[in-house]
Amino acid sequence: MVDKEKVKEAIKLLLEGIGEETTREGLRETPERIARMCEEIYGGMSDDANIHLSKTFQVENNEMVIEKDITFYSMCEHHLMPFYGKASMAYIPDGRVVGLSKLARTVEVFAKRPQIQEKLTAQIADALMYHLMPKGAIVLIEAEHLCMTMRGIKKPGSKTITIVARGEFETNLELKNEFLQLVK
Ligand SMILES: Nc1nc2c(ncn2[C@@H]2O[C@H](COP(=O)(O)OP(=O)(O)OP(=O)(O)O)[C@@H](O)[C@H]2O)c(=O)[nH]1
Ligand SMILES: [Zn+2]
Repeated sequence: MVDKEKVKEAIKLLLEGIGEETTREGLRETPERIARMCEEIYGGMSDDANIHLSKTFQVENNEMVIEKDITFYSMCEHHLMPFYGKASMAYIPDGRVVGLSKLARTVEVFAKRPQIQEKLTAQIADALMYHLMPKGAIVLIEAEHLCMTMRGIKKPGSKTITIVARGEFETNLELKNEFLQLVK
């Protein structure tokens, strides 16, 4: 749960720190607004992949399931600036599958926290492995980091791609390539 009072205090200090007049009309409600916004953009902190991935259904065939281009927004833990893009994932069931929406919900659980892209990618893959116990899982994320584009090195349009493969996707290169081909 977000401690809204603490966030409000911090935002007020931040505004003072940059030399703003916190009592002016446009800023008066900003600490409260940002505290409310934090409940949304850091909502993953009080969510749990277990809630979404524990309801599984039995299946006859164990063909690869791919969910691609799941849009997400996250916050870079180094600068607290957004990074955002698309996550694609696949798993090879071992007798059980999960509702498709739950894959996107799992992305939200881990994206809505202070993050780095590598960890986000691995946490999703590991959650699939842990809860679905599939033969393999793979996650690919392509994202733009505002800390790379609007500040610092300032390289607009640059993209970061991270891939985490587990189980059969790690050992079977053909399978990994099939996934990469299908989500490209
Ligand atoms: N590996 C990784 N690095 C990230 C991610 N998001 C931001 N970073 C990097 O984190 C690094 C932090 O570097 P520092 O030198 O501590 O901070 P900085 O002086 O603000 O760095 P610059 O961005 O180079 O100006 C930067 O290189 C960022 O590009 C991420 O998701 N993964
Ligand atoms: Zn950053």
